[in-house]
Amino acid sequence: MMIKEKSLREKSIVFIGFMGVGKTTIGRLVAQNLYRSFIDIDEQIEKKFQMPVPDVFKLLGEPAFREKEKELVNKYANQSLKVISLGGGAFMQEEIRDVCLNNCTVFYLDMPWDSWKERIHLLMADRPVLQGRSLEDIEELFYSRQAAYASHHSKVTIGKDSPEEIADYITNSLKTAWKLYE
Ligand SMILES: Nc1ncnc2c1ncn2[C@@H]1O[C@H](COP(=O)(O)OP(=O)(O)O)[C@@H](O)[C@H]1O
Ligand SMILES: O=C(O)C1=C[C@@H](OP(=O)(O)O)[C@@H](O)[C@H](O)C1
Ligand SMILES: [Mg+2]
Repeated sequence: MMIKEKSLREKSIVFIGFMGVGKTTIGRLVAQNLYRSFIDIDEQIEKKFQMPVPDVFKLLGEPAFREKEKELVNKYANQSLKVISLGGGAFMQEEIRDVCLNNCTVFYLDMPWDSWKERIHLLMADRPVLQGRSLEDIEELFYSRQAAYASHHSKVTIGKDSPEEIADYITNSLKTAWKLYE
């Protein structure tokens, strides 16, 4: 039996990048722009465990969170025509990187450390990975994850633009790529 390879236009789009760069906010807007369903993996984990992410970490532990994260990314990255936002730690798992890079268009939302640290106050309350860490520790974590994010298909550097402006830019660049390559 011949298995037809997915066209670029059919592939799901996956957003990766460090906590707080805007994967959830921008992913949702890109999905609206493209009339696609939006899947936020953290939201799916919360639904499965019936509790918010910080409680999953506290009550079930990070390994249980990571296992469910892997299971759900495997499920959705194998589907077409979705927009999927991962959590910032997901790409540290090789199996997640492989399934996304082999089946989807992976967009890296990149942000320089100096801009990112201005956003930290928005994140502390519901990002368990940041809690109890000094700014120096967080900076080390930020840089230690860059190697995993280096595996992607497309990158946008996040500056001062609004989520809507960034989402429109991404939507237009996707549409241009679809026209160019098909
Ligand atoms: N382009 C942006 N400009 C200003 N604030 C933003 C932007 N994108 C996201 N935010 C804010 O930053 C925080 C983290 O955004 P979120 O989408 O949850 O990021 P992630 O999913 O990458 O962790 C939220 O409070 C969101 O409103
Ligand atoms: O970077 C991480 O390890 C995490 C990032 C979070 O998602 P966002 O990147 O959407 O904040 C969430 O998955 C969890 O708190 C762990
Ligand atoms: Mg998110």
